[in-house]
Amino acid sequence: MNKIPKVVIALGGNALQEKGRPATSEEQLKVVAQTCEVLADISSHGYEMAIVHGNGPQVGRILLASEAAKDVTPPMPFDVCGAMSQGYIGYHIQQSLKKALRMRDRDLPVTTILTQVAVDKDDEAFQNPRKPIGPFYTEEEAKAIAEEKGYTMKEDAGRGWRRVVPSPMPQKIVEVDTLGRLWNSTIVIMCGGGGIPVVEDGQGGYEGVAAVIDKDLAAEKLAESIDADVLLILTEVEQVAINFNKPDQKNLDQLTCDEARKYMEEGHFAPGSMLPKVKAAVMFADSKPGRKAVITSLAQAENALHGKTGTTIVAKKLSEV
Ligand SMILES: Nc1ncnc2c1ncn2[C@@H]1O[C@H](COP(=O)(O)OP(=O)(O)O)[C@@H](O)[C@H]1O
Ligand SMILES: NC(=O)OP(=O)(O)O
Repeated sequence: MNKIPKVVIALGGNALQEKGRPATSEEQLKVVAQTCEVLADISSHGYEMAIVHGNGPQVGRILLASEAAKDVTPPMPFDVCGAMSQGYIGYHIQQSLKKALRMRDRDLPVTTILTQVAVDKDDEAFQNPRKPIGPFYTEEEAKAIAEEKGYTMKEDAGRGWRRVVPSPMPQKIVEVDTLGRLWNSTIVIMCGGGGIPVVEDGQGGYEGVAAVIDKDLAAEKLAESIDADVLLILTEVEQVAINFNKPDQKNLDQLTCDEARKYMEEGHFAPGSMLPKVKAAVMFADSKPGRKAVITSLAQAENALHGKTGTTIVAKKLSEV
């Protein structure tokens, strides 16, 4: 009997919200419903899957709301805001995916696992905040916010200014065993927003820290931990490119890990956007023979899984194996 391929899918920002402005809950649900049509198709075509999603705009919004209400109710700590973002995004995906599956006569259970991801408390990221969250601002607005609130604000890949927070590397997914038990029977949404960042408390438990883990790197850690076959990273662009947005832009169909590392060193992938995706793809493709990572757009997800488009990252080209 053929083995059912296991795929971990990382959903980019455009799978949850339309570009440009913070979405209301109703607007997010509409976009998520369209995304879930794609996910249900992938499931119908015989893949077992786990879903990871981002939370940059959502966690930023929860933090802003919590701070704005500080005279009425005490602000929520950062890790709790991350947990809240996992909760409401997971809820939207659960509701929409279940419906999309039923429309295809598939009555699979769909569930969200609130996930803690352990990080190293000495990770250099705590001294060097780099992860953009929340809304976009003009340079002038950003400087005023930095002055008033003491936030670190940075330009985000040519798209505007945003608050940046520490983004440590994911080391261990605390709830991974639960996925191991559910994998064959249930579509699981986990590691949302990269997971709730926690550190060991020295007494056999964990405590939350103020950070946002990159969801593509958390998806990679998850894919390795549960021995997935494919890491599918869905974003806005159909393919990864070198010389991106320049007259000599070249889209890439296939990329070996060595080629990807060379292009990373040459600076082809923007930090905070494409760079973590390519990093995650290389880590996964390099972790065990036969594993591959695919980066493509939501609309082309199925075609890319079948090798018809997207950028596939492999340890070695077929001709070199
Ligand atoms: N070399 C590159 N090739 C393709 N896209 C790139 C490249 N460098 C930067 N990008 C940009 O990165 C974006 C993906 O990052 P981002 O929007 O932050 O991710 P997410 O989909 O996870 O929210 C693409 O839509 C594209 O605009
Ligand atoms: N946590 C995270 O990586 O979120 P975004 O994908 O929204 O940036």
